[in-house]
Amino acid sequence: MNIDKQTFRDAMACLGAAVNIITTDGPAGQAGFTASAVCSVTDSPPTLLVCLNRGASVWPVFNDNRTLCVNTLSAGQEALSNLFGGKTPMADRFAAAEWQTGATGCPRLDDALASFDCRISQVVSVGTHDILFCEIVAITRHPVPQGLVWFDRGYHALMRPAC
Ligand SMILES: NC(=O)c1ccc[n+]([C@@H]2O[C@H](COP(=O)([O-])OP(=O)(O)OC[C@H]3O[C@@H](n4cnc5c(N)ncnc54)[C@H](O)[C@@H]3O)[C@@H](O)[C@H]2O)c1
Ligand SMILES: Cc1cc2c(cc1C)N(C[C@H](O)[C@H](O)[C@H](O)COP(=O)(O)O)c1[nH]c(=O)[nH]c(=O)c1N2
Repeated sequence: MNIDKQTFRDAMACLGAAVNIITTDGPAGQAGFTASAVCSVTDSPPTLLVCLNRGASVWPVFNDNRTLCVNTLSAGQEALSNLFGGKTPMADRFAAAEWQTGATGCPRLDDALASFDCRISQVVSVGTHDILFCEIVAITRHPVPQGLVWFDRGYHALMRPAC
């Protein structure tokens, strides 16, 4: 069965996923983009993965710096997600929020639901994307009451019952 791109994307739109802003800073400069293709890999050593399109303007910066911070967004941060997911100049993306410097030197979003400071430990290229395997060196969390999910090509707020 030959699956065309549109059929693949229409089906993938059924998989809800957290919305994250992935940032980096280092010798190649500062950059950030929005990613839903983020996944836990193993807890020993604590590792997650991020899929990055090699055609993205930010790709060379992440490829050179080899560090990144995964900032998981909460409800109310949809505009920031759109800014980092569009063709906005990099300085304008970062000017729209408050940041701290994380353990790896990457920008950490002040009020993210969770932030994972990482070193890229391995890169595997599959088709158009690089899978960045990221070893986590520091985690920061905030007790924000509502999470954010990308599902069916739109944002959805999720209530955290514990808050
Ligand atoms: N993994 C990704 O690269 C990825 C994921 C989500 C969204 N996006 C981009 O965000 C924009 C809006 O996406 P949308 O969800 O509204 O509609 P869409 O029809 O472009 O995508 C639907 C779903 O297909 C998958 N997808 C889309 N483009 C992909 C790609 N190039 N490689 C692998 N998977 C891909 C994602 O799961 C996405 O949620 C598009 O430009 C899309 O390319 C990219
Ligand atoms: C909700 C949502 C989710 C994703 C994206 C977009 C949006 C809106 N984009 C696309 C990515 O953010 C976009 O290409 C950036 O604008 C990259 O910008 P530059 O090409 O570097 O300017 C994206 N790109 C990618 O390589 N991996 C991903 O997982 C995602 N996920």
